[in-house]
Amino acid sequence: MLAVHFGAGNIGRGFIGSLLSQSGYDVVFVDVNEKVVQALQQRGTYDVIIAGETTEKQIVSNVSALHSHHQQSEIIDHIARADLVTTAVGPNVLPLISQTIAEGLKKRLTDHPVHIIACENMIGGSEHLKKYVWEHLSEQEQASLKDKCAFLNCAVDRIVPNQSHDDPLTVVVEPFFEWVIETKQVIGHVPHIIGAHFVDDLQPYIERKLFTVNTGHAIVSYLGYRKKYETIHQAMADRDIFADVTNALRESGRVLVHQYGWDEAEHQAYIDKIVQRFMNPSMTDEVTRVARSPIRKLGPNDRLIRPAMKYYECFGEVPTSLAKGIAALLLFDYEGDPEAVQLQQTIKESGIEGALEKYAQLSSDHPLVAEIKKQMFHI
Ligand SMILES: NC(=O)C1=CN([C@@H]2O[C@H](COP(=O)(O)OP(=O)(O)OC[C@H]3O[C@@H](n4cnc5c(N)ncnc54)[C@H](O)[C@@H]3O)[C@@H](O)[C@H]2O)C=CC1
Ligand SMILES: O=P(O)(O)OC[C@H]1O[C@](O)(CO)[C@@H](O)[C@@H]1O
Repeated sequence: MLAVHFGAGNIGRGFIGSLLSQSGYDVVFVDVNEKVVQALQQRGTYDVIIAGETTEKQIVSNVSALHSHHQQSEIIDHIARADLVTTAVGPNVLPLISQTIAEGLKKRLTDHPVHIIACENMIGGSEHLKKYVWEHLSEQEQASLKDKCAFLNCAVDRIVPNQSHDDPLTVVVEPFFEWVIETKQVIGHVPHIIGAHFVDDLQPYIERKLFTVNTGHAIVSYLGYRKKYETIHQAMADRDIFADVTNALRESGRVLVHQYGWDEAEHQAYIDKIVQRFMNPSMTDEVTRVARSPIRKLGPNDRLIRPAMKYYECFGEVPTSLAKGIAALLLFDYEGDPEAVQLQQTIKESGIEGALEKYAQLSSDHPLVAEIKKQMFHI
């Protein structure tokens, strides 16, 4: 079995590549990072260190790599033969790899179906990728691929911080992982992936994950940045931040339980486990990594605005802790993050209302806006 995986970064090597290799695939990574590509080509193996109460080393083998820009024709040939194409490049990079995927699909020599799974932190990631790929195909090509290629939405959950080791391929990960894949679009059999959880309808799972893990993580990072903490672990040790995060997760949890009928006690246990994961003493995760790309994270369907809007829609009240998280995001002025710089520029030119209207599609008369502005004085 052959899998082509775009993005040999933290989640690519530390989660997806490792699971696919364990499942019996030959994994060909595609990346722009010369050093990582070369090391994978030379060695064909790397180490994943699982850091929990104890430390365990996993050796990932049967891997190789191609350079995303310099080895286009090889990538296309591999996609033409692949059983699986996966990505973990970040939502903003999906349009940039779509033409290569389209070229590979055009060359498929086999009737054997290929499943394509975008493993990004977003709702409908694979559907978005399909839209970009389809822009490079004629109607006829799209029709002929209908029975040969399926895009499966998924939710991926494993915390893999930025890190640097003497060995550029080694990656330290937390023990927990969850990869939930939607089966609706599957052609033939579901792909063989050990440890993946296949479900008919992904919506409850992706929302539960995005609006708990990612909502909570984002809020710790923005509040932590404000208080000059460097790591998530340090920020979680601050009693006020801990309280703000758990209150915000109670708010998003109330929406999730109301919308999807998750059992209340089970959902609370899910929250508690996530809070423990944020506090894992064996992981050093910088607040600026978790806070990265604040404009994307301020999107109407992303981890802060969507649960806050839903809360207001469902219960007719403004969620104050989620509003505080959004307020903290708006104060994120880290100069090393291009989106933070752009966001601060927009706020300077158009005010808080202007930025919320532009990036969150939140109109200035929405009661959430007044609460966000009020919360900015409490941070
Ligand atoms: N790190 C984590 O804990 C988790 C990350 N994710 C998601 O996974 C995705 C990737 O995140 P990370 O692995 O953390 O980021 P990362 O920055 O470590 O990895 C992204 C990789 O994509 C590569 N890349 C950039 N442009 C490319 C191109 N044109 N062609 C091929 N490769 C390209 C980069 O060189 C990098 O190696 C994001 O959508 C993130 O939200 C999801 C769950 C957990
Ligand atoms: O990867 P993103 O969407 O920028 O956000 C960072 C978040 O993603 C994760 O890397 C994994 O879910 C978390 O650590 C964090 O909540």
